[in-house]
Amino acid sequence: MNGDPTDAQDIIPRVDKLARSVSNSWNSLSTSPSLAFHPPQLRRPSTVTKPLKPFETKNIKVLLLENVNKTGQDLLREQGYIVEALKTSLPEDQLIEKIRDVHVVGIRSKTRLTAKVLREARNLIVIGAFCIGTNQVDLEFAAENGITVFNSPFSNSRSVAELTIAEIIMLSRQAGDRSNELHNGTWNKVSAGCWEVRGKTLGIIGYGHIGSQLSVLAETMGMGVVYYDVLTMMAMGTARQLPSLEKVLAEADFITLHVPELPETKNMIGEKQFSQMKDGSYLINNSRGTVVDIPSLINASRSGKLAGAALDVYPNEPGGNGDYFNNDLNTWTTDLRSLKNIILTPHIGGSTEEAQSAIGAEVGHALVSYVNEGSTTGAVNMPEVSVRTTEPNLARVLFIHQNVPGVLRKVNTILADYNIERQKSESRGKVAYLMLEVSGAGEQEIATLYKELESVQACIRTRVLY
Ligand SMILES: NC(=O)C1=CN([C@@H]2O[C@H](COP(=O)(O)OP(=O)(O)OC[C@H]3O[C@@H](n4cnc5c(N)ncnc54)[C@H](O)[C@@H]3O)[C@@H](O)[C@H]2O)C=CC1
Ligand SMILES: O=C(O)C(=O)COP(=O)(O)O
Repeated sequence: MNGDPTDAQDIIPRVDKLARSVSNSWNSLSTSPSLAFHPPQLRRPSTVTKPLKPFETKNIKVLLLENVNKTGQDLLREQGYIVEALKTSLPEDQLIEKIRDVHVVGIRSKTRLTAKVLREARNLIVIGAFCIGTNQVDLEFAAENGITVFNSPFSNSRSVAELTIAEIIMLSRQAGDRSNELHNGTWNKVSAGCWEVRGKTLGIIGYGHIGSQLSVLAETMGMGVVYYDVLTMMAMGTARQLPSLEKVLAEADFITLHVPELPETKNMIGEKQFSQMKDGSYLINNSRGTVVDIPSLINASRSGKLAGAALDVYPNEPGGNGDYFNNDLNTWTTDLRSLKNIILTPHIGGSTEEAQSAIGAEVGHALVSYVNEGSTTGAVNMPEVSVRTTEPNLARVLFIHQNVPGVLRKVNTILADYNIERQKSESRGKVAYLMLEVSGAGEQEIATLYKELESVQACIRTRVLY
């Protein structure tokens, strides 16, 4: 939940209501006249590379926002899905209008899929976050309404680590300012306050995929590395994990942040933390804009406590390229832009050809395999379930339900007369996912089965593929 205290209280009735309407939309999709009956030869082939029925792929509507890479777009188009791809994110009112109609939505870090937006997304079954962070999606609300979310957990980690290395050197040499001056026609050759990075200490906050990769790169340049993480993480090379944020701030010449956006990481670096840093140290934030309190950073820069900073992310970011970065977005923007030795980049940490294409492939494949087969392998908010089919002519039941006692008994009663070939079930928090395959069921039986499963009280969403 995104901090809305009322969400938890009324979730069950709302889930039920939304479940009904969403299931109905799939029901109408799966029983529309042209799709109702498939002659045997058109039934699901023995390999799962082709989509399972009952839907026609050309009925699957996909909305991609924020310039999702072509590799990802092509994968979805190759399936025959109807894909609309926009280069920017959308303001909330326009997003709500668009999202009502689609089964699949693809976003990056900007688009906020809040409970308010998702409540309107009556047909939506899956979200692809074509990035690492998933803080922009209300994951819990999505799961409790049967909407699966996928991301790409490390395809752009190297790109972020490389940008961070570049920034460490650029800041240390004040190279951003020198470049700006020369762009403006001023020659200003200085060595005062410019340093080599060799022998300096890098402090990494959040030693996950990006932090640990960065650790290796920094050591190869002769830097010492200390880090802080809430978990005990294996040290790369000769890096040392320190027991507190404070200890890392006190020891490092450069601090770089690689934590997710969480309530605990909001304003993690503020007035107090700047005062704990060494005089003349540097701060890099390529994680999320909420992690640093910017007014405190502005004070630390003006007082000389900070020798420089690099920021790639901001609490409020423009919706698309060409949009202005000004005080309409964040009240302190003008002050920030006026500071010395502050590198400002427009959230490009993961923006390389390599990363975007790898993300497109990874998330694109995950979306296709969820839509066509129901597989939740790699999902960030759903229990992970997949089954591998070898025989043709099986019906696959996908049943997302509230994780409450007695549901499997009810489902098994409904299935009592079918031959169940395989069955898998997993739960995660309030939601459980059951996937099973039955043999020998004809069209009419499948339609009846679908209706009976849908009428189970705890059903959030069901699909039957055959
Ligand atoms: N600027 C950009 O374009 C990009 C930004 N990012 C951001 O970077 C973040 C980190 O990415 P990864 O390294 O892939 O994530 P990760 O999940 O692999 O690592 C994050 C680490 O932070 C630690 N952590 C969590 N809360 C903490 C706390 N309060 N104090 C200290 N450590 C804490 C976790 O234990 C974990 O080890 C992402 O969540 C995303 O927001 C990611 C990719 C691109
Ligand atoms: O992967 C992430 O979490 C990022 O922040 C990168 O976001 P983007 O895909 O560039 O909007």
